[in-house]
Amino acid sequence: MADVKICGLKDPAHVAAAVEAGARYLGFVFFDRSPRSVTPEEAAALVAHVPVGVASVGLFVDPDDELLRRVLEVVPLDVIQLHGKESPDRVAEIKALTGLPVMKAVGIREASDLAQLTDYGLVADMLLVDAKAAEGAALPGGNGLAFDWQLLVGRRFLRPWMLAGGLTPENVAEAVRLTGARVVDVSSGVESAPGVKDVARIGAFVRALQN
Ligand SMILES: O=C(O)c1ccccc1NCC(=O)[C@H](O)[C@H](O)COP(=O)(O)O
Repeated sequence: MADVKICGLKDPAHVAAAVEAGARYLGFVFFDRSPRSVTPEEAAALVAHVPVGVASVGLFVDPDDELLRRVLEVVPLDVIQLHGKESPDRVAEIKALTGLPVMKAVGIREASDLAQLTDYGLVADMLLVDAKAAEGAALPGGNGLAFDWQLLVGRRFLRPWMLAGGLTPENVAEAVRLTGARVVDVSSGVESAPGVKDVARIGAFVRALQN
């Protein structure tokens, strides 16, 4: 079964539901403009309930050093997820600054976008293969937008990778079958409204991968 990351958690009950369902990665968003955004203090309280063996991932969008320091002072994150326009050099810098594994999100819409996975694979520890947000979208991710999974058929990457973008309990099994993803990441597909996770959909998402 593919491992699961549930992203954009804000509520202790949803952290518990994700852990109970079997998620191996939990994502906490540090981006003010997101409906899923948490403060460092809120995230610290949530991460306190995360058991050993489940990784806490901090999601940032073009963070400056000050934000990274402020969050890491209070939140014991295991992985940094970069979801902005960070260059490969900036990814390497953040890895050195934080001492943590860094996962770089790369937005895919067409075949030519795949080249970036090679560029970032040289510096990041993990890759998040996500849908490219529409021009002018308010958020660079978490939009419930899928891309053409056929683009990944037969591809290999330099680093471990997660598949993201528009995954739902209804389509995730097919996405894994086509792409061979070993880890899948979901946010809006397990919500009842933007920023509001749904316990039943979290359970259904994980169960969909068990059949
Ligand atoms: O979730 C957000 O609000 C968000 C804000 C800014 C950058 C990224 C964001 N989310 C990324 C994710 O939650 C996922 O890693 C990925 O994009 C999948 O999201 P979804 O299509 O909603 O499942």
